[in-house]
Amino acid sequence: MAMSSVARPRRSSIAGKMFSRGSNHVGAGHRKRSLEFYDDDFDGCDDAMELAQIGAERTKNVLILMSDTGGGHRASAEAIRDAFQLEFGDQYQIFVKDVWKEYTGWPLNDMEGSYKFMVKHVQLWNVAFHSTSPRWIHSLYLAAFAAYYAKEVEAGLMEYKPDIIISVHPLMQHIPLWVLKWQGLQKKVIFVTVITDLNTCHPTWFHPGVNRCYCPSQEVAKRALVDGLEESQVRVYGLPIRPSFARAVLSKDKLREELQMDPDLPAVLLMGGGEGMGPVKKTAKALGESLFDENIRKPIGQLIIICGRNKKLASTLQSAEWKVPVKVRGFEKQMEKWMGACDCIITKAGPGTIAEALIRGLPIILNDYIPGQEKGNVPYVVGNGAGVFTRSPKETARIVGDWFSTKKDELKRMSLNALKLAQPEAVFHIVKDIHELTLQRGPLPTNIPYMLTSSFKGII
Ligand SMILES: CCCCCCCC/C=C\CCCCCCCC(=O)OC[C@H](CO[C@@H]1O[C@H](CO)[C@H](O)[C@H](O)[C@H]1O)OC(=O)CCCCCCC/C=C\CCCCCCCC
Ligand SMILES: O=c1ccn([C@@H]2O[C@H](COP(=O)(O)OP(=O)(O)O)[C@@H](O)[C@H]2O)c(=O)[nH]1
Repeated sequence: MAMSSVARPRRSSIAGKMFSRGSNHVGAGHRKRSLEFYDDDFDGCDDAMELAQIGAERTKNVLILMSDTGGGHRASAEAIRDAFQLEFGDQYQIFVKDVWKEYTGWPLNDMEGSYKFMVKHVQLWNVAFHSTSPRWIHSLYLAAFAAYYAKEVEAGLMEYKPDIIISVHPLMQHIPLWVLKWQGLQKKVIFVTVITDLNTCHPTWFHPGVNRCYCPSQEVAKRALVDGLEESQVRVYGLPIRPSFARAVLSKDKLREELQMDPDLPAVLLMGGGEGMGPVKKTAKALGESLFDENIRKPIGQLIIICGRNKKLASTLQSAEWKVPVKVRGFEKQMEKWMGACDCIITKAGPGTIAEALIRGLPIILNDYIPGQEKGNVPYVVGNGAGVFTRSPKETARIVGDWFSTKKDELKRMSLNALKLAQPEAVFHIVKDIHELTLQRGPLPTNIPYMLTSSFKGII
């Protein structure tokens, strides 16, 4: 049977001394737990850091680093988790975590809040995004945070003892890679990045120290190479989408029945990412008019509005009066069903929603984008003939009205183009490639020798 390996943390580390502070930080509780855990685990053992693999392969721990800045990072993280489970069952144990939120302090522990604030004041985000693009600028910021929160991040990593770390967030390469380096674990722990932006992504995604960088498109792969990654590190499979999208089988008719939609009227899905952002309210009102044919006094289409976590938007729209069939929903867990039941979609240029809509063959009207990382998604969709871009709610409503009446051919053509761009198997290719990487590494040690900061090698 597999034997436990032995290793002893060196308590009075240089980093420990350098960064020891009061315990009033977020995550102090976790940290304490982690340390106690390691105390038990390693008590009475000497310097032995080399580990033996005896007996059967043990379950490997996979830590997926994400943050709820938008809905896309979590969706991709969960897609990867589900694909690991479907492909490899118990061989991997997956943890989807925002380690920053759980273990560190301000500002890393509230990236959601800071991000929400900045995208509300969109010019602020624009400046933050572009001014931090040069490598020396973001490296400086991130190095400072890495140094300040080294022990906390270490504790976060220790709790899950990852054999593999997968980052699906632009700000989660540098700090964990530095911490691994300080721990001398760079060669033992596999670290991969899965980029969740389709085109104009921030350069913090690209770190030359990763084992793999999974790019969702050739455009992103080109940027990765320009930013110093080697071809051997880069793979292009597509953006990871929940397996339920790739595997969904129900017909549109059945879905409409299940979702209590009109069985015959063409349907448009209106949304704004996980947070219900963009001009959803005005667009809904305009659609309420354009989908009603005044001549025959009948609706020519139906409208599904998914508001995500934007409760205020949901309650405003729920209390409105409509001339056409409308369903207003909050955060939906089965997006594949709603997309499968509709004929086209209106959304801000979120990469997750776009990739999902392509799989369902939905022509896309992009009605907004966040400057920086979402800007390039517009030419990606429009240039490939899978949709159109307009910020005007009236124009959006007119286009949908045409698609449902006089321009059905255009809708069909765009739907076929969308399907050509779709990459439903991307998530499976990604997890299989990570599995291959672990096989190439050979048998994993029975336990990765995580320890308290034992050596503080080559700081930054
Ligand atoms: C002359 C220098 C002036 C510098 C002034 C700016 C100071 C720094 C302020 C803020 C940091 C801004 C970070 C920019 C890098 C962002 C990289 C990126 O692409 O982030 C995107 C994610 C959100 O994910 C996206 O969500 C979308 C949906 O909404 C969509 O799905 C998309 O596909 C996703 O990629 O953004 C973030 O996670 C932002 C987190 C904000 C962190 C705020 C930190 C708190 C503020 C102050 C501390 C500043 C130090 C930060 C160091 C970062 C260095 C790059
Ligand atoms: O009610 C909702 C609204 C959105 N989403 C998912 O949230 C993600 C949104 O990601 P995207 O990149 O489009 O935008 P973001 O929310 O990150 O801005 C997509 O996977 C959506 O399917 C969801 O599951 N339920």
